Amino acid sequence: MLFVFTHASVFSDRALWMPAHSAVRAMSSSAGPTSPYTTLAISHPAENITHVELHRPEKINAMNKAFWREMVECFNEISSDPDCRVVLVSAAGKIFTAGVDLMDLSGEILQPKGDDVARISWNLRQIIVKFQETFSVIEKCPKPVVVAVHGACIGGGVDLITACDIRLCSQDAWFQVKEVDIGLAADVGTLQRLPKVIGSRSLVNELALTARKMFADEAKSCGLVSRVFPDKEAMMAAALELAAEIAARSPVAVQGTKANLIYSRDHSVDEGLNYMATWNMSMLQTQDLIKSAQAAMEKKSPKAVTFSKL
Ligand SMILES: CC/C=C\C=C\CC(=O)SCCNC(=O)CCNC(=O)[C@H](O)C(C)(C)COP(=O)(O)OP(=O)(O)OC[C@H]1O[C@@H](n2cnc3c(N)ncnc32)[C@H](O)[C@@H]1OP(=O)(O)O
Repeated sequence: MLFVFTHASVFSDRALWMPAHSAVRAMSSSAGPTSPYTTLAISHPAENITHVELHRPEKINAMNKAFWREMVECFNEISSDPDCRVVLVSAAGKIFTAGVDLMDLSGEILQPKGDDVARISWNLRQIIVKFQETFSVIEKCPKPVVVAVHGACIGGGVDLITACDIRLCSQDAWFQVKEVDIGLAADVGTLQRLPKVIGSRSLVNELALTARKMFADEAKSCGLVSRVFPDKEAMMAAALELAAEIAARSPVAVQGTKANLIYSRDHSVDEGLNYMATWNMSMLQTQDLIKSAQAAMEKKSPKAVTFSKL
């Protein structure tokens, strides 16, 4: 395991026997970020589950320079961690996130360096691409990412959650594509991913062009989230259960499913089928298929099967 643990390592051992509700209480960490991060707390609430908690509550999880860098480091680490099969993202404090740290914007974004327009533009482009990577790493992560939102999810928060695979929220959640209010077109994923998440282009356009707040019930009815819970505690308990369901299944099957769902979202049915056939010509040779099929024949749960690490 590559993370340096503080409270998390104790937690992770205990989680194997802890009842779900105790694990959830422990997940709502009041402890600070986990080394080497200053804006993220990492823990392992149950076997094969990594919990990434946005953890800058005093600034209501505004995304500062460290955050943009740490998310990339964190998800790169998770991507190659064979002990992680599913990721749960949530936030500490009173809301999910206030979006980009507006104090930080005054630096490299508002005063980009360069000797002339071409060079300034080139530098700015590279900065934007780097910002985009902060959420693209979530989508590129081979393990499914479940996100649990409470309170406000503003600006960069919407960019973040649209890169996740499953979105849950509590009844007090609200979502705001806030960028037009601060004088910019959203540039780190919302305009590209939100239309693929929500069926109605008209609704996407309305949200992005007016920055109006969307509350939990509308978020559920339009498909931005799949479930709404009465409060954060209930949401985290359900999120952990959901993550455990995914973690119990063959990592070959789960990761193949994520990769092909994302590929097919961006390609024609024919291209998707072609990619799938090429994917499964190797993946069907896994032992996981034999073990899982045998368990199914014996009417056993996939949870009864032990899968090798991936
Ligand atoms: C290349 C660009 C990449 C990405 C771009 C993304 C675009 C965006 O994210 S646009 C969205 C920007 N965010 C906002 O406009 C939200 C601003 N904040 C608020 O409107 C409010 O804080 C609130 C979220 C409605 C919550 O209000 P309240 O509960 O009253 O808390 P506050 O007292 O206002 O905040 C507590 C504390 O946090 C600081 N803070 C809040 N938001 C930000 C922020 N976005 N950036 C930096 N700091 C923020 C606030 O100043 C307070 O700090 P104190 O030190 O306690 O005063």
